[in-house]
Amino acid sequence: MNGPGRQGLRSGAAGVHHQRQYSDNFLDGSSNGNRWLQSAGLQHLQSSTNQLPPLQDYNLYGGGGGAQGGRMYRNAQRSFNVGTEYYVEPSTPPGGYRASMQKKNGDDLSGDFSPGLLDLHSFDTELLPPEMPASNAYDANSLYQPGRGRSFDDSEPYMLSKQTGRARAPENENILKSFPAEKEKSNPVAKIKVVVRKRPMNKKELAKNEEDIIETYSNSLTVHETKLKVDLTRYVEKHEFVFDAVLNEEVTNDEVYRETVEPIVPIIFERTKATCFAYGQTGSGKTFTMKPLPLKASRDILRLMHHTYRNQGFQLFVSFFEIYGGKLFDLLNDRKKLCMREDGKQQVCIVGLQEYRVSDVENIKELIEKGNSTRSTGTTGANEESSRSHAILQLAIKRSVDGNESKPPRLVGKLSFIDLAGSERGADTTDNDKQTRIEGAEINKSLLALKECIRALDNDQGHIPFRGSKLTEVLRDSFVGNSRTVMISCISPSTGSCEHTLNTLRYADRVKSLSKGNNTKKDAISTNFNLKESSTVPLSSITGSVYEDRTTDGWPDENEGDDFSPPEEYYEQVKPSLKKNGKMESYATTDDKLKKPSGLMKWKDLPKVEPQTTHAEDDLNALLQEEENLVNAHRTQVEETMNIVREEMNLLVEADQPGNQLDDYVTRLNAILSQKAAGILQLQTRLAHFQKRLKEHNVLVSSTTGY
Ligand SMILES: Nc1ncnc2c1ncn2[C@@H]1O[C@H](COP(=O)(O)OP(=O)(O)OP(=O)(O)O)[C@@H](O)[C@H]1O
Repeated sequence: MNGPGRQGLRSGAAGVHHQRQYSDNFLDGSSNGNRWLQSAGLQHLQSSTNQLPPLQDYNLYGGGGGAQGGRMYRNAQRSFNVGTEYYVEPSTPPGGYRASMQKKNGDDLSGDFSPGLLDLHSFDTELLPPEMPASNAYDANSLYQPGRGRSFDDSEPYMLSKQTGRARAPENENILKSFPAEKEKSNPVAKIKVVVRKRPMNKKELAKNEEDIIETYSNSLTVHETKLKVDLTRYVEKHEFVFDAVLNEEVTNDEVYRETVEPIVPIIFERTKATCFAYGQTGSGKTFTMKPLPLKASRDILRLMHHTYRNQGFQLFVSFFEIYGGKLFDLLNDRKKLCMREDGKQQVCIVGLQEYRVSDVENIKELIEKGNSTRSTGTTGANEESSRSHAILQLAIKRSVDGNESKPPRLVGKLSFIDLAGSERGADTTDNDKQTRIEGAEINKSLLALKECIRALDNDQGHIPFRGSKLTEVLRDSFVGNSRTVMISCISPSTGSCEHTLNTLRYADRVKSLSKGNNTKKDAISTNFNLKESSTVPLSSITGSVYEDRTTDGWPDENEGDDFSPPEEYYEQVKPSLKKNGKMESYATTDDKLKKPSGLMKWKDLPKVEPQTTHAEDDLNALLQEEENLVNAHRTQVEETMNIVREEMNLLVEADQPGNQLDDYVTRLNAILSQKAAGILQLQTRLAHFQKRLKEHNVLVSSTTGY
């Protein structure tokens, strides 16, 4: 792809990239979807799986970004210019609750803030009884006008002040105006919001002449993926996605806050648990994005406490912990190991986690910096600087029962900020030691579990599969009751990150658009379009002004033909294996009506079209259900296989003694793994088949709706 002409046509910052300078070192984000096979000693199967058509985001292979180095808020030093003049609160410690929050001398945080100890017997995980009103009405003017004059300085010297990716809210539009009491009662804030943030190209990418392949619109984006045909001709495949919001590289952190967290701050006072998390590959900007959010939220929470909810006994508490290798560590208490327990009411308690009552933003900033410096770090093959842990910072609003401050306060609402580990952890599986691989597997597991929980939550499913990982277990109380979730998917713009970017977008897409509880027209469009996703154009046409929003909807050659038609090389290699195991399945031929139409798709016209998709939606639901089943089966297979590998590795180590029949173990391991791998390949084949049907389905939708 030849960048200049094309970039010049894009929304966002064409031409701006080259002037931005910020220090950064990214490694190439290439990943190999089959590396786990290598690590399992199944290289012989790799060549065949490599030939599979691309499977959409199961996050089972891709993996890994590393996760070390200063993570959340590692740039905090440069960022915060926080006014504290509004937040000076007299310390009102409840009896028996060490809660003096006034800053004393020195840096000893334990002296500055009094931690509360969360344990099984605490009241903290209980909500206030419903009869206890949190407030009357918001007083918008009294709260915001004095405070708005001073804002955070995000210290983004390389960011433009203008914001083209999103319409900037008028200055006087603020959380209070957005949430008058009446509105708030009807819960105007979406239960789940998925936002994508594209970061600017970095120095290294520019130096390597990499191209910006992400084209952004107001709530949609297109990824231009360069691919090679079998005859080595290059072509560009376009992947289009629609989300709740797409923030381009020029959007500031202030704007990110306004788009994501600001709307949910007021409802935290109304017994809501909200979670905001950043997802994306290493180096995509998760930390950069998450870093300022808790401080900005704290500022707004404290404003509300000191104005709208003045003298109503609300208190703000901060805790900060990390999940590293499936274990919990308190980042505000010298990385003390923590235990998670459930009490009799199935409330999750983190035993020993210290939380600090805070009354001004400076205190919070210090706590965050302390927590950040304590975060675990390590070296990975993907990125030396990336974090290998999930960091969870929680802002809890509590209130004394009956206004009696001698009693421990009870939880009213909570806002959790999660800086997830890099999503592409598969990159670690061949480069590092066993420990690193296990960590990567744990991270992949938790990311999958998180997605499943959010989807279950959005579908109002009775059962939330929070036990899927430590991460979802500790977030359990954020998944029940009145909850809100904001997902910020961070993506890198460059060619080298294309595969990870697509994985991230597909993960985000599944979180949002597979949600049956969200079956609005917009989502129907989003779903159809997201899953349709790809269209191709020959590379030769991507020059200068040819780079427009109009393209043919032809599929790549290898997708032509009846039913599932993987590339010949792949098929030849896989077929014997499947036959050998007697598991080869025959698939029904594609319905005639699902023939792809010829003609042109016009991307820009899409949102205006009223789709008539009654039958198509039924079909789509069935397809989606099928996909969900396949993904679950696929995940189980891979997890089982990985468990077998781990167990067998241990056995091998034990067996490696004089006189033992090591060969027998190896043979047995090979047999088991081959069997498992065959099962996985079979599932992959079915998934590829499913994908094709889904594409055809979407072609049908576009033909019936005329775009
Ligand atoms: N929107 C942005 N504007 C300007 N610079 C950015 C932006 N997003 C990220 N960066 C820069 O890119 C680099 C990597 O970002 P960051 O550390 O946030 O990535 P990450 O996703 O948290 O990575 P990891 O998972 O490895 O910790 C940093 O130097 C950061 O300052």
